[in-house]
Amino acid sequence: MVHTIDAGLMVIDKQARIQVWNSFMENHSGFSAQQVSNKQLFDVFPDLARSWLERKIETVFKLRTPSFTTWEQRPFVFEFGNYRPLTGKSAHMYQNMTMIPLNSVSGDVDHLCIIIYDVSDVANSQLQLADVNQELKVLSRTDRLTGLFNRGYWEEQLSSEFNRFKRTQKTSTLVMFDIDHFKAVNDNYGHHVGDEVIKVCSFYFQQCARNTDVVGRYGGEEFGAILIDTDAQQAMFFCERLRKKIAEHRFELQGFSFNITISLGICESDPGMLDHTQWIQGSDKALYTSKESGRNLTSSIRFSELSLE
Ligand SMILES: Nc1nc2c(ncn2[C@@H]2O[C@H](COP(=O)(O)OP(=O)(O)OP(=O)(O)O)[C@@H](O)[C@H]2O)c(=O)[nH]1
Repeated sequence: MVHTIDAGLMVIDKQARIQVWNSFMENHSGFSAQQVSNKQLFDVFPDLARSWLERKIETVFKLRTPSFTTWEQRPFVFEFGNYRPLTGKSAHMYQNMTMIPLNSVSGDVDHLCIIIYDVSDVANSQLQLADVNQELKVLSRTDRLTGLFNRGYWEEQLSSEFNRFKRTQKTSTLVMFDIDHFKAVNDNYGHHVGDEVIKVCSFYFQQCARNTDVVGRYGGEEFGAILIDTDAQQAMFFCERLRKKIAEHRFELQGFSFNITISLGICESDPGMLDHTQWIQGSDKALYTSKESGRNLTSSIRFSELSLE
């Protein structure tokens, strides 16, 4: 039975010398039972995680209780190849391991049995599932046209940043921006060109922002950037750099050649704000001022000015 079970089975003594070595172990290690008999496990397999495994073995001998290790804790104990090409993209066999103390007739524990289970099928499907879940998570946060965060996720981030500000009082700034006369772009050049314009602008938004900033698509042609640990004055540099870059970009799309501009509104986080929606109101109001004042502009507003109105 020891030889026919579909698992690796070996018995070692207190010096980790191999006493039993079944067919599974022979097949996957390439060493016959005769070759390894009475040899020290770590001499036969110099690549084993020695200190980890020695600690485990010692504990089982000492406590006289079984121990179990899963592939999630350590993908494998023995570096065997994966012979299940249908389910596995990994080169090695994932393994669970059980160690069982063996009582001798005198009641002493002088040997232990190590069982290695090939769990590559389960591990690979769980890993694939985790990959798919991760992809879904990214997709659920991402705006399909631009690759920026979508409104739902972006607003969650804004809410978190607002709560962080309430705790730490470290100023961040919210910038809302909008493409000027975008309806005319669609009307004059078509929706496809409009989409391309949004994509190019989004590229610049992301390029001008820092890694820590959070840029999202708030609506059709309206965007938001949460500039972390940044005050309104510093945000003005970001906005003006972005505004100029876009104004200078010559769009050459589907035989049309044209320029576009954006308008921007800045509002710093403020202790008087009750929630993140008031922060959006502040930046939106500043954006409206830019539109009213002729577009292709950045305006900044303090929340205290807004609430006085
Ligand atoms: N091509 C394209 N157009 C969009 C998308 N989302 C929104 N729009 C269009 O964007 C236009 C927005 O128009 P308005 O809100 O009137 O604003 P505007 O023309 O940019 O004018 P101002 O903002 O006042 O400068 C509408 O025509 C929408 O159909 C999109 O994903 N792709």
